Amino acid sequence: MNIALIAHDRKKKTMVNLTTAYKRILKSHTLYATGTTGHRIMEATGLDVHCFKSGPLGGDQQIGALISENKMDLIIFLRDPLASQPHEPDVNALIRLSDVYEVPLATNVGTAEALIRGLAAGFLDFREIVKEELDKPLSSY
Ligand SMILES: O=C(CO)COP(=O)(O)O
Repeated sequence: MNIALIAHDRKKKTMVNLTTAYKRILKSHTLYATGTTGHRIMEATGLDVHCFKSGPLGGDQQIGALISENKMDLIIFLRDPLASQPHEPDVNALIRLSDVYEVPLATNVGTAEALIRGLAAGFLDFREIVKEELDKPLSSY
């Protein structure tokens, strides 16, 4: 599965703790992240992470583009609900696209933990069915 990991600045430590705790599960998946988050995770865990640009410089949009191609299976986006972001429209667009493509999305560590455990238990296998549906040509709807 392809997993996107994103954390705003005040949530980066939480992301590092989460990915450290679940390293054993995460290492058998393909990991993507916005720039700073990805580098922090790699540094702390040794996991292999494909890093896009930093969020404010377009990283959220790069991940959004993969969601729109239905190439993301799980998004962990630890947002900071107490700080406004200069790239708020990009943040909202990414979350909206996750709903368009029915991609499980966690915006806090409680949900993130449940989703990662669910992933390990096979609860995200429905993604394969959704992928087949969405790959159908528009004319078949
Ligand atoms: O701003 C972000 C997501 O909106 C995160 O970007 P960084 O991982 O580059 O800090």
